[in-house]
Amino acid sequence: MQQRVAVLGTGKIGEALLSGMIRAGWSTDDLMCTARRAERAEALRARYGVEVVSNIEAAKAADTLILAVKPQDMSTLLEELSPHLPADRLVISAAAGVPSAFFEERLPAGVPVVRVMPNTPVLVDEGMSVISGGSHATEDHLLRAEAIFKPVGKTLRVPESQQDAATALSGSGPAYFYYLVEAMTDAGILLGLPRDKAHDLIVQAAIGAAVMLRDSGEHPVKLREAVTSPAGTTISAIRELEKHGVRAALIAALEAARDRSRELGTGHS
Ligand SMILES: NC(=O)C1=CN([C@@H]2O[C@H](COP(=O)(O)OP(=O)(O)OC[C@H]3O[C@@H](n4cnc5c(N)ncnc54)[C@H](OP(=O)(O)O)[C@@H]3O)[C@@H](O)[C@H]2O)C=CC1
Ligand SMILES: O=C(O)[C@@H]1CCC=N1
Repeated sequence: MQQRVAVLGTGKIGEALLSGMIRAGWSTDDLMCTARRAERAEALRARYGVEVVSNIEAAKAADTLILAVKPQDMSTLLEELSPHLPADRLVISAAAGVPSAFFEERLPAGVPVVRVMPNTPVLVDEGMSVISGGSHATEDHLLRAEAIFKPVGKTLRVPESQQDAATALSGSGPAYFYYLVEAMTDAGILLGLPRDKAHDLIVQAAIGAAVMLRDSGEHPVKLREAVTSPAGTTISAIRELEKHGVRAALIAALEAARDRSRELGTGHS
């Protein structure tokens, strides 16, 4: 049976998922979404040709609900949904930090919950979606979640205890690479290149490096060594990265993201 899927809270990640499902061949008759502002609802209707309904209508009509509001808005959404949610619905949460138990405590008894941490490259079918089942989620529920997320990238199942770490690495991960590209483009300007050329050079270096990382099977140290000629340019740059503590900064940054995910899960705003 084809499931009907509703995206509740169609912001950046909700819209990315909705567009991915449409690209993957889901019929717009089997998809719906919700928005809390009329102009946003109109924009989504016009862009995707899907029904934009209320959260309560979505709870009644869809087999699977993807909750993609901010962690801080989740409690209000669950209060609205809970009285109207039949117990056979599958609830998928994309919210950072919020444990499946949080949903189970607020939804009708036995509702299966699957926690998924996607990332924005789902927009180009290169996403990573990290999946964990809550206490009522069966293999069938996990497969139903994977049927949604696999067409827009890779999926990985992890124990729920690893979700905060996965959020730090994978959910937030693309932002770190954009940040590096931004910083290295600035470096190109300092070195006298026009901005557009600096941007193109560093983006192509990123794409080439990413494809080699994915396809060569080599350890990143090996790949870096192959670029680093004796007494050459690369080692001069690496020495500066080490001197400025970039490795330690990255470790501390991801630890901070993991801690913030935990914090969001304990109801901090
Ligand atoms: N952005 C990312 O890369 C990722 C985000 N996530 C998770 O996804 C969730 C959303 O993040 P993101 O997309 O960045 O945030 P956005 O703010 O872009 O999206 C949230 C959307 O939910 C809407 N909303 C809030 N409350 C309701 C409600 N009661 N009913 C209907 N719609 C509602 C908001 O409406 P309005 O426009 O009016 O504010 C907004 O459009 C978060 O929980 C985040 O942790 C997970 C992985 C990656
Ligand atoms: O920054 C955030 O909180 C969300 C979760 C992962 C990526 N973006």
